Amino acid sequence: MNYGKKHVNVYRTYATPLTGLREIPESDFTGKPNTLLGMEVRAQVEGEEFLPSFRDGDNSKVVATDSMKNFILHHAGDYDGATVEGFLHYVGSEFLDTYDQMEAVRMSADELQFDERPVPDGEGGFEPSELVFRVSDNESAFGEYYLKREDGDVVIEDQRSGVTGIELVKVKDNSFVGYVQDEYTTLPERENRTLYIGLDIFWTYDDPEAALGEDPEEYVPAEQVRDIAQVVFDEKDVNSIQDLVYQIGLRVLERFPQLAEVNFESRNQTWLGVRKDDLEGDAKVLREPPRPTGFQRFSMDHSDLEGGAE
Ligand SMILES: O=c1[nH]c(=O)c2[nH]c(=O)[nH]c2[nH]1
Repeated sequence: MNYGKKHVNVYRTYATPLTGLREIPESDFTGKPNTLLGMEVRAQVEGEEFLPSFRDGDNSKVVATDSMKNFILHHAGDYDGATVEGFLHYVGSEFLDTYDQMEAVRMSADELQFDERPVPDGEGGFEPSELVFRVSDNESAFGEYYLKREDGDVVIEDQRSGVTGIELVKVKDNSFVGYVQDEYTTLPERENRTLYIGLDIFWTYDDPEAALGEDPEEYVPAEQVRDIAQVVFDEKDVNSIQDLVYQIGLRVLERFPQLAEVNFESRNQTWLGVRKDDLEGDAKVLREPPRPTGFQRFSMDHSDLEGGAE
């Protein structure tokens, strides 16, 4: 039994900058000013005291989901941290502290991304505008905290971070060969395909408090995980999306020993070849694939590193 509010879009300007992150070789992301922090938040609350609202039509303990929306918006003004996860933990804890009838809350959010835009710096170069941002529909950070009240204190039951909606195309140096050939097989083996993947990556920490970002050295930013995915895709000549996802997972675990687990959900959006043989070199003409869509899901932890890390 639970209820809540989703699609609570909240925009906070001049939030605390995210700084002090650990640098990794695959990424030039070292922090962000958080001049404009956008989130699409979801709040889900649980508690035995909500049973009468379902069973008897008794709303005396019901916090209206409209009020939850207002609560989330209000607290965005008081949040003094720098991460999506930190905000979720803060608002979730405030819910539990404010409403006794809430026994647990599951707070999650997708970051609404805004890109920096270069403007002339007055010395012949460019610098990021401090005022103007581009609305982005690229990949975005995801965060989730599941919090409970235990003996009057808020405790973390579960935590998850992620980056969702990554879409990458590699024009060549991908194969898909060696799969089962039987009476159902019509797909030709391809030594060199143009591979287009959709990818969501999720991770958990050994210490779920590390996701708050209060110790930036221990925080894993979505931007760095995204960058690892594209670098590994660039570097590796893979034989399938399965192979690619595994290689990305190894690199993520290698770079971030503070993580407990990495999860992948990938989609095959590979275009179909229309012209190739009469074009020069590696040139091709391609088109969108029809439905249905292939997908892969995979979880990894540090025990996977023992076999294969480079
Ligand atoms: O990377 C891939 N993995 C598969 O399992 C698969 N199956 C398929 O038809 N194409 C692909 N590509």
